[in-house]
Amino acid sequence: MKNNNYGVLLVNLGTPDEASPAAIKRFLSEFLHDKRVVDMTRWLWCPILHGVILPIRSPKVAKLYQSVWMEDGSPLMVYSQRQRQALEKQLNVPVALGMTYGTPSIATGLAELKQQGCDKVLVLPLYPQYSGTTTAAVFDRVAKELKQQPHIPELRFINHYFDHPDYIDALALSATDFWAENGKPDYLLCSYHGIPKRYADNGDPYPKHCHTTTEKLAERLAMPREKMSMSYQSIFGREEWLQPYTEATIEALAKKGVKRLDVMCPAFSVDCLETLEEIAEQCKETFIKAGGDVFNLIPCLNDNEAHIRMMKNLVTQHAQGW
Ligand SMILES: C=CC1=C(C)c2cc3[nH]c(cc4nc(cc5[nH]c(cc1n2)c(C)c5CCC(=O)O)C(CCC(=O)O)=C4C)c(C)c3C=C
Ligand SMILES: [Fe+2]
Ligand SMILES: [Fe+2]
Repeated sequence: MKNNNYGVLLVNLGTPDEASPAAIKRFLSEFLHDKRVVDMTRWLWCPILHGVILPIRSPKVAKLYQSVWMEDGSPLMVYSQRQRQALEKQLNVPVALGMTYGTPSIATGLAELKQQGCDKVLVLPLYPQYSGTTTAAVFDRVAKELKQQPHIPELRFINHYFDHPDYIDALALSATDFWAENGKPDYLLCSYHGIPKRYADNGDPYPKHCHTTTEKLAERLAMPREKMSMSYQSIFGREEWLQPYTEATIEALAKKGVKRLDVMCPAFSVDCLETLEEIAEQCKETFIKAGGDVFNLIPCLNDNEAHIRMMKNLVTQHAQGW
């Protein structure tokens, strides 16, 4: 490996260690205690979280995780580990994995890089579109860990890559590769993870980033705009989230006569519960029930070649001068 003393910390959201209600409760408790994710005052939120959400949601969500669990663990973890390995091979510098919630933590990832002699760290949150709920939460955890260290590494932090040409190319290639094998759909829907509308109203640029990704992808695919649109999935709680909602959009498309629908999820760097279960299982059922015939989830970029090449280029550009 090259010895220019920099290392890469790849960060994603995290996932439970097991598909059991207890492991899911531990994971959700850490995740849903983060004020970046749920900003409600603690005296109001903690009773709802401990009294209702954790006891009711954990066993329910455990069944969903069980339906997508892979031989080597949670899909999010399996694909993230493959990304780490492939990027390290391509870059020839140390690459560590850290999850904002659960294991391996950001602290563990930073410690691994330190142990490998890296005195410069480039943090790459695997969220193409910036959101305070995800990207800023990564920054908080990195800062919290480094606050405790007398000698901190030189740091660089990638805020977003929603419009990076190599990211758009990787998305376009994943769609065209999929269509080369499976034929083209009547309609392509880009489904992004949602956030509360209030967060966007207060300045979170996430929806603007999602719009730009969709526009650039449509252009790159030369897709007629009446055959492609975007929506937001994974709504949580009672307040309004970004609209249009994915499930309602899918139902409306089927009712309008779309027979074959392909969905891709550009905000997810790897396949996970929200793509493999919510989209590929629940949304498929909604589409078929509403009159659709064929429904496909185009896999996330995961560890595919174009994605790793994009990550390598992104890192190399941000590490210039190191
Ligand atoms: C409570 C509010 C939530 C916000 C805000 C939120 C934003 C957000 N999340 C992702 C990416 C992922 N989320 C995943 C799971 C997940 N998300 C929430 C809630 C919020 N997300 C919950 C409660 C869960 C757990 C599952 C459930 O109980 O429904 C995942 C998948 C994790 C896995 O183990 O597979 C990802 C990835 C983004 C990108 C985002 C904002 C842009
Ligand atoms: Fe609490
Ligand atoms: Fe989420």
